[in-house]
Order: sequence, then C-alpha cells, then structure tokens
Amino acid sequence: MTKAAEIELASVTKAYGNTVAVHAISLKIPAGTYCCLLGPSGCGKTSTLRMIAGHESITSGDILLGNANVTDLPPAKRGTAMMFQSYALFPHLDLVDNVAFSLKMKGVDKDTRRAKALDMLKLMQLEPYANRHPAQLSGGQQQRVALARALITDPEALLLDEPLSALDPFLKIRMRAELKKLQTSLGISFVHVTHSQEEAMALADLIVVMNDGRIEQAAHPRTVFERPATAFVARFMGDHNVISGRVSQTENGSVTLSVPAGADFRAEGSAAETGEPIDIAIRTDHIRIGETAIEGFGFTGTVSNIEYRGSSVKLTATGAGIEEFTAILGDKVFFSNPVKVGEAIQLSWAPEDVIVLGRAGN
Ligand SMILES: Nc1ncnc2c1ncn2[C@@H]1O[C@H](COP(=O)(O)OP(=O)(O)OP(=O)(O)O)[C@@H](O)[C@H]1O
Repeated sequence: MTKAAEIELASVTKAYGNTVAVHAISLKIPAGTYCCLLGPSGCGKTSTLRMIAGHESITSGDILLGNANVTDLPPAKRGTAMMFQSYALFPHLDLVDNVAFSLKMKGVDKDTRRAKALDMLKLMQLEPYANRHPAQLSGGQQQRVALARALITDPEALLLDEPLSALDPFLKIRMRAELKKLQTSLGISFVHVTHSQEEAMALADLIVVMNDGRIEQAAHPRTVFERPATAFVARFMGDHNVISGRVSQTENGSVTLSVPAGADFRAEGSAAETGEPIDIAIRTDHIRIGETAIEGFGFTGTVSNIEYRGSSVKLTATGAGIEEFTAILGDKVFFSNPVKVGEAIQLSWAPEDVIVLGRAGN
C-alpha cells in the first residue's frame, strides 16, 4: 500500500549566484493532490521541483514531507521519486533491470527486486516487453518504463518534470489521461511541471501559477480560470481580455477605471482608491456584439481580425484605448449576423462578468 503525505514549502528561496530563481515561496500541497507547477520558461518551476526532490540545494527556507523536515536530506531518503523529462533510461539494461535499478542501489536482493520490477511493469501494462531494451520501445512505452522506475520505491510523492514534452500531440493526450488515472489509483501526490495551461487544466486539482520566481496564484483550475488573481494569471491562462487603467472615481463599492486616451469602464467590488492603477478581466466567451452596452460595460470598436474555428469564431477588435480585444462567439451567433474586418461594432458584457484583478505580491 502506498503512503501519501502533505508537501509543504515554507519560504523557500533558490539563488544561483546572483540570480534569484525562486523568491521565498510558501505552498501546501495536500496529500493525494495532482499539483501542476505552471508558468513560462524561466519562472522557477524546475528549480522548485528539483528542490522538493533534493536534486538542488535550498538557499533558504524549509521543505516538509508529512511531518518530516527533508530540507537537508539526499533525494533517496526523502520519500519522493522523480521522473525526468528525458526519462534517463539505461540503454544497455532490459526493462526489468531498468525498473529494478533503484532497489539494487538500496541493496535489495536480486529475486525480490526482479519480482517487484515485474509487478510495476504489469501495472504499466509493459509485462510483454520485460526483456526488451529501451530503444526497442515507442515513446509512450518508454515513458511508462520511466514511471515504473520512479514508482518502484513506493514514494509518498512523484515529481514529474515536463513528462509529456517528448511525446507527439496524439500520444500526449493519451498519456495525460493515463497519468491522471495512475495518480488517482495510487492516491499519492503528483507534482508535475508544465508550461502548458491546457495540460495543467486537464490534470490538476491544484494549479500553482508561477512568474519570475514567485507564486501568482495557487488554486483549483476552475478558480484559476474563473477568478484569476492577477493580470499575469489572466493573460497566461488565456481566453481573457485584460483592461488596464487608473481609478478615476469610486462610488459605493463600484469603481470607474479610465484607460489612457480611451474610454471609462466600471467594476464592482474593488477596494482600489482614486488614482490607483487597476486591471480588470473579462472572459472572451462572455462578450456580446451588436447590443447596446450598459454604461461602462462595453465600447464601440473596429473589427481588426476574424478567425473561423469551426464551432466558434474569434473576433478581434480595437478601440476606446484598447489595442486588442477578443470575443469568442458561437458560430450560430456570428453567422446569424456576420460582420467584416473594418466595420464598427458594439462590444459589451454583463456587470457580473467583470473580474477585478489584484497586483502581484498583494
Ligand atoms: N544551474 C543554474 N545556474 C544558474 N542559473 C540557473 C540555473 N538553473 C536555472 N537557472 C536560472 O534560474 C531561473 C529559473 O530557472 P528554472 O529552470 O527553474 O525555470 P523553469 O520555469 O523551469 O524554466 P523552463 O520551463 O525553461 O525549464 C532562470 O532564470 C534560469 O536561467
């Protein structure tokens, strides 16, 4: 029976010389969670994962697994296992010996470790290939060997660094489903580094969006998508229009946001004060066209681009001081009254669809 444990990062910092890759991040990953560390290249995801694994020293702060402080323990003593992006399989060993390798290092006798390796290969549906070498397998099969090899130590958490990046798009989606199934059946936490928001949304119970060595938001995928905390998160997750301006007026919990050399928009539920910078987001699929807007909840724009996407149409417009504003319209809605590039149109949204974004670090 595999055990599961909570992972806690307490004010963890990583500096490489003068480069601070991770700035005092704190995070709790409950036992049995599928957690995705998500963000653009260089944001500190891999450094964070490698510190949890023990492959990278921690400059300051603590990492706890269950009740144990593992900050200074070597990788093999932490109760975690890591699956590398390149799989790091041994080309000269067959699958059984590849999978049994870490048990050999621990001094487990040959019969026991081979029996356990065969069990793991069975779990990964690789038993028929047990005597093959890695080069005789497909990409998806190699990935399953790497998983079997990581899981043979019965870890409390599995750490995966871009595990799907070497696979073609078709296999990527299939293996994604297999990873989720495996995590659910094992009941341990998976911490999975990815730069794909689609992958994170499909897999995670907890998405940790990182930017420039800091956590911008850590929440369930639906919360991250429906209530992005910051302009960075809204832009990175995509499918949101972000409007930046300054508060020109406040009134009973509602603010007016003025876009430089542009229009005034309104938002409810902001504590921002007059003169402060403010960002709001509106989902691209919540935009209506051709309807008169409630004052402050729309603008007149010029259509700058139209893309047909099958079930929907992506319309881009500019105007009111906004460089690019996107509306995703159902194909039926668009084609019942199609518009053309260069036409002036009304874009509008409902007051409840305005999300007030916070500033990073707040
Ligand atoms: N060994 C190292 N020495 C010096 N700087 C490093 C080292 N490893 C990473 N960095 C720097 O630390 C920052 C974070 O890197 P990290 O690999 O953690 O980011 P990442 O989000 O995983 O990026 P990617 O998606 O490109 O792998 C980057 O600015 C990177 O250049």
